[in-house]
Amino acid sequence: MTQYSRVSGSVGLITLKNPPVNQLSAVVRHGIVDTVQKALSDPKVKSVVICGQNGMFCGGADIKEFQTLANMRGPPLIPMIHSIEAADKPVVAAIEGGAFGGGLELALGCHYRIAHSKAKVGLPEVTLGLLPAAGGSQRLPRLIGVPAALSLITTGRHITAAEALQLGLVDQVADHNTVDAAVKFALSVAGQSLDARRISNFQCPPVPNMDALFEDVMQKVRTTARGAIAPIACVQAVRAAATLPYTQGMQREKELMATLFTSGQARALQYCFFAQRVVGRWSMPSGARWDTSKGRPIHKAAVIGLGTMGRGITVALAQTGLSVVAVETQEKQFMEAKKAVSNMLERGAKRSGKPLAHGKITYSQSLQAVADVDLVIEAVFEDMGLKKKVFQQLSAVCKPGTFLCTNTSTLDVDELASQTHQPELVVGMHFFAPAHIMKLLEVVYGPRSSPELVAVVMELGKKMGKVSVAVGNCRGFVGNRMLKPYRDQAYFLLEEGATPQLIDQALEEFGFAMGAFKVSDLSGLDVGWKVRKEEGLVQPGGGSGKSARIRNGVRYSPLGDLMCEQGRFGQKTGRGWYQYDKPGSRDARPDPWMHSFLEEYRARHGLVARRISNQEVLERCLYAMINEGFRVLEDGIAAGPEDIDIIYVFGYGWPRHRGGPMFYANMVGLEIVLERLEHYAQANPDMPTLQPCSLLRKLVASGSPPVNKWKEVIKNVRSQL
Ligand SMILES: CCCCCCCCCCCCC[C@H](O)CC(=O)SCCNC(=O)CCNC(=O)[C@H](O)C(C)(C)COP(=O)(O)OP(=O)(O)OC[C@H]1O[C@@H](n2cnc3c(N)ncnc32)[C@H](O)[C@@H]1OP(=O)(O)O
Ligand SMILES: NC(=O)c1ccc[n+]([C@@H]2O[C@H](COP(=O)([O-])OP(=O)(O)OC[C@H]3O[C@@H](n4cnc5c(N)ncnc54)[C@H](O)[C@@H]3O)[C@@H](O)[C@H]2O)c1
Repeated sequence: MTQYSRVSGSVGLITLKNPPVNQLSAVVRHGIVDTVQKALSDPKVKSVVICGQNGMFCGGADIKEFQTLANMRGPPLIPMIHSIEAADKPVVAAIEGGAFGGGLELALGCHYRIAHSKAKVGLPEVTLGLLPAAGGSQRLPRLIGVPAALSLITTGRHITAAEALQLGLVDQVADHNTVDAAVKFALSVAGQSLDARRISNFQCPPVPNMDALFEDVMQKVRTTARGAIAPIACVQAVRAAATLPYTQGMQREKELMATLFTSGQARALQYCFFAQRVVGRWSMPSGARWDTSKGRPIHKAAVIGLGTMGRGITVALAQTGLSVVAVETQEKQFMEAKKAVSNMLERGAKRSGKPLAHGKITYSQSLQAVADVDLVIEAVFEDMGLKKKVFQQLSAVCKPGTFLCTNTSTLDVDELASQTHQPELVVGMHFFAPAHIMKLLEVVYGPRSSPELVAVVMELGKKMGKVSVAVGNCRGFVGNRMLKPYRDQAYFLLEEGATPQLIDQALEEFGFAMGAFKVSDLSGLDVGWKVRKEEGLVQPGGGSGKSARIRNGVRYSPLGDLMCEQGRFGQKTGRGWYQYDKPGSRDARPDPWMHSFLEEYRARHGLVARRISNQEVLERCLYAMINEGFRVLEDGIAAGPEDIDIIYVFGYGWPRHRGGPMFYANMVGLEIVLERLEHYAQANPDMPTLQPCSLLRKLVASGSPPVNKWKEVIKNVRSQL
């Protein structure tokens, strides 16, 4: 909807009204067309202001309308914006809150733009698998120049009003009432010529060596896109703006959009947009929910253990403005941590332009220092005995009602809770390394965890800029539990004839930031080795005879154990699945040693190497992971497929343009995933993780409903358990 009124005698004021973000749904487009017409035909109106209600100009096209073309009735955006630009009375956009996508394109069709100092603007279509196709790709480069437009359009980043003013994207920044400022401005420009204000008439400012610039940008975009097509189309559209007359550029924009609009990538990215919001509306099996559970404020927090994770967590907490008590018992670590935290904070302040959060942190070598904090995050070694002791101490030292959280990546949160006087005040806060940078936070509730605590931690995650996902307690929670069968398949494929490079290449071509073996080298092979030793799975020399590759009746690959026996821990030792120039170096190169190592191993176990195709790598690794994802859903550990997908996109480098593992399964076709799992399970009866789980079978039997309908089938499956 839109509202129209005449203000200050001669200014037509059009207000967009469409909660939550004044998105340009069909009804709004109708309203704009009608009210613009009204203003232009009223002789008393000399100029026009367009603004949005509730402190938000416009969040762009209504993304929900994109689900089907049939939804897209109503006046199209492009002619609507053209008619505003062609108006013979000045039209001023009053931008409060933000102008994004189609919202900014609407503002670019206006003759002037005034933004509030706290407003942000951007063309984020690329993040939805699209390009700015209501003239944005053609008008923005004409207004602010090709390099700046490329930077905004290919990344989709939001910029501040100050940056927009500097770029010439807005004409004025207002500190107080933006609509009042825009009305005043509109009065002052009434009657003036608009010839120099219609951006579609502009030429792009000349760029020296244009071809080289576009080649360079295209090269960079291809590298970072990891197979996403929208960023490439964005470069092509801007190139059209730079090289073609406006009308032909618009035609090119339309053609490129037609390709993107119906693509699977656009569907996946738009699914991710909504999934990210769905996971914020968490629920627990007890029925407790985000909208009925209230947290309480946290003023002071503590971190126990200042190793890799504790340092990052301390920084993330301090950056929210909280007071933090940071505890480390080992002298050397204590001194190093202080320095490292201070460096990280300085770098963060430089990056964000925000003031340093140094003063908020106090360091201690004694647990007694946490007596008066509201919330503790434990990040000591992954050792159940040690963690139990720490939780007993915390329970004795902390004031009653203190929330106790653990950053364990695999251990039983409920077992830790049972060490305390108030087990309902214990949850897992599973951060990812580096904890001050990585966006994901798995919030792990146990059967006794209070909804109040989950609400507190979800809110704290948000303040730290994390995407928080509430999940149930089981070994590895959601992310690491699903990673295990994926990694196992990668090892089995090595035994059967693949190389680390072959497997990683297939996974990276699929879009993963790094293949399984590069990730393993980065995080350190010794981490998993230690866990497997504690579980009694490791045998010296990998074991011998038929049982060497079997543990607890299922297939086991001792390859990782053998690598560790040789001191090949990955990047930290300069040798792992790849070789590195020196310990700590990141440039992975294939190691000829690996060839003889694998040949010897296969000979010892009577294995004959065969050719492994990329298809087999993807199917075995990804479908094993997806199958475990169905088990996670069946067990009620994740509330829905969106939770799993967001965990994988934000925590495990899953390519966002493929929507997450469960969305991907839906795109491939559940019946195909089921058929391929059955095929591989039959060929490998010693790999139970390849046996299709009953929820997958049930979904296929229910006609493979789309991913947003799975919850209904899951509810039925759970009620039968
Ligand atoms: C053969 C076929 C040929 C077909 C050719 C078709 C041609 C079609 C021509 C189309 C022309 C293209 C026009 C344009 O270029 C395309 C676009 O504009 S795409 C949209 C671009 N905009 C965005 O990406 C902005 C998205 N929103 C945000 O980033 C944020 O919401 C915000 C605006 C910064 C506000 O952030 P917050 O305050 O944190 O709020 P939330 O994010 O939590 O959102 C609140 C609520 O609003 C919902 N929502 C937000 N934006 C939109 C939107 N644009 N459309 C619909 N709904 C939106 C969001 O989902 C939340 O609701 P909830 O999900 O929680 O219910
Ligand atoms: N490293 C990762 O990538 C990662 C990712 C997610 C979660 N985690 C989890 O985070 C936790 C910490 O892992 P890390 O990699 O930071 O370990 P780390 O070995 O780097 O650091 C652990 C720190 O805890 C300190 N410590 C031990 N006992 C202590 C005590 N009683 N009081 C105070 N400090 C004590 C140690 O001195 C050490 O500095 C583990 O549970 C791990 O599973 C690690």
